[in-house]
Amino acid sequence: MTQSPYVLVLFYSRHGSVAEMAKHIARGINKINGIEAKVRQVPEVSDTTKIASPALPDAGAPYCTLEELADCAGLAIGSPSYFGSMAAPLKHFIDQTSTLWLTGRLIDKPACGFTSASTMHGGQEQCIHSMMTPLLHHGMVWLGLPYKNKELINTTAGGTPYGASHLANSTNETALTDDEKALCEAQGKRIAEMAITLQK
Ligand SMILES: Cc1cc2nc3c(=O)[nH]c(=O)nc-3n(C[C@H](O)[C@H](O)[C@H](O)COP(=O)(O)O)c2cc1C
Repeated sequence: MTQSPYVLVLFYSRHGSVAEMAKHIARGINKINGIEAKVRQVPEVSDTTKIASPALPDAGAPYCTLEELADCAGLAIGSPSYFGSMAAPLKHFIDQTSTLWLTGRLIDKPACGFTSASTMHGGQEQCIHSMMTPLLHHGMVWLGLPYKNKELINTTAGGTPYGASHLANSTNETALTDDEKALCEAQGKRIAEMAITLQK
């Protein structure tokens, strides 16, 4: 059975903000005919290098398999900003993708990034860039978020031309502003449209 094309929305989230963003990105993807969102998360990594999580998460999206990444038509990848970079669990997952790199499975597929951070200038853009680097090694086509989305100009919280972001503040506020939601959805639509275009 051939499966219908999907954009993989892949993320790590400890406190729920990035998970909330993933829902809005998926909503944008699902508004485009002919493609759907598949939402997946990565497990925690352990201090003792043993597997830290059960095979199925207690809550939220299922854990992503390498096959699900290999077969996607596009990828939206999200992480909290940790010291201006992606969080270790997501990097750990990416570091297991050498076979996909060797076989060129992700070449010419579109990818984009999203993040949540507690401070306005604490490295949101830099975190998105950290997710871009390995995906360029994979030959993916990186997408930003154009300023035709007026929320980028008006936002007083998250939102960058490099990808959607959320300002969670020190209280780990998971509720997105209307501008942040709109930018997540716009990013979802854009990656879905580009996935369809690049599949042809
Ligand atoms: C280890 C660690 C490092 C962090 N580094 C930053 C940072 O550099 N800049 C920032 O603004 N927030 C930083 N934060 C805050 C998280 O990015 C923020 O709480 C984020 O919204 C969490 O996303 P989540 O709710 O999806 O887990 C850090 C948090 C942790 C635990």
